[in-house]
Amino acid sequence: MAARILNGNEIAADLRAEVAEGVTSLVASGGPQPGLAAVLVGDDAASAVYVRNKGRACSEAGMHSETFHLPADTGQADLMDLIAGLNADNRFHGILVQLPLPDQIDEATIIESIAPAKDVDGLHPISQGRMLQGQPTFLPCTPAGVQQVLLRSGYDPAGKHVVIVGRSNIVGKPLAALLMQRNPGGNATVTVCHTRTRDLPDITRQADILVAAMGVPGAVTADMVREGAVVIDVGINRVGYRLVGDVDYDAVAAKAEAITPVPGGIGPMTIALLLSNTLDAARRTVSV
Ligand SMILES: Nc1nc2c(c(=O)[nH]1)N[C@@H](CN(C=O)c1ccc(C(=O)N[C@@H](CCC(=O)O)C(=O)O)cc1)CN2
Repeated sequence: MAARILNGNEIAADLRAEVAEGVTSLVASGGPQPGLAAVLVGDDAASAVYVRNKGRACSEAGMHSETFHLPADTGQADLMDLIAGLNADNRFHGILVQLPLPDQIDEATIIESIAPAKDVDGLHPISQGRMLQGQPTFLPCTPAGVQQVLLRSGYDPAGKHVVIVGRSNIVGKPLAALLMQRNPGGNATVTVCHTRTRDLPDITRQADILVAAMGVPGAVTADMVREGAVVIDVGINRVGYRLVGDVDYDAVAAKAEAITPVPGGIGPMTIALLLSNTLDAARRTVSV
């Protein structure tokens, strides 16, 4: 039977509509208009598209946003000065620094320089530590997007074996923490695999929910997937003019119960969750 396609564009549109309603009621009750500062360093074409899409999504949700575009040879100190200014600027409830950054800049130091109260990307060590402990915080956008696609499609991870292939700081590691939490949307049994994992197909075939997040086009092949598994493809790879995921889509879709496509799967969720976090950041400035 053909797999059910989990349409990230539709789910993200629902979530963005909910965020827009939240913005309207926050402003109607005398709260601030949520504001997002997006920082883009350099001329990476894909990053420029993502930042532009984030700005557009903000204005569609009734939020204020500004993009701060710095040249590719910007030094670490100048970027940190900009972030210090944004940390202190009340118009912005959220700050995101688009990744990857040019080589001369240390990403970890930059992420740590963002005020945790404005860390709407959920990448600051304080946000990630709080998430690890199951405390309320900003959840990282792509992992939270994966969780929302599962929950909103009727696939509660509780009690399921989730196998994540990939251990990046932005997806694999935080997703594992999120799905194993003793919280609604968590309670999964999680296995994280990576390049040093032996007998990878033996492990991925044990997955009820298989998440591909290694950044290698078509790396998850049909022999790695159990009949009836739910397959989430986080990969976004450009191959020539095409955008492909980490999953060999057609062959895997023939075995899976459900699958996310690329494009139109997890990518749009990342932006929707960023808006949701920015709304939460603005709400927090009035509710404490
Ligand atoms: N600071 C951050 N940097 C990066 C993040 C992040 O969450 N925070 N994630 C990725 C890039 N990213 C958001 O920034 C992102 C990637 C892809 C999409 C998306 O909607 N993709 C579409 C296809 C778009 C296209 O045609 O290129 C899809 O999959 O359907 C949104 C956001 C790395 N950097």
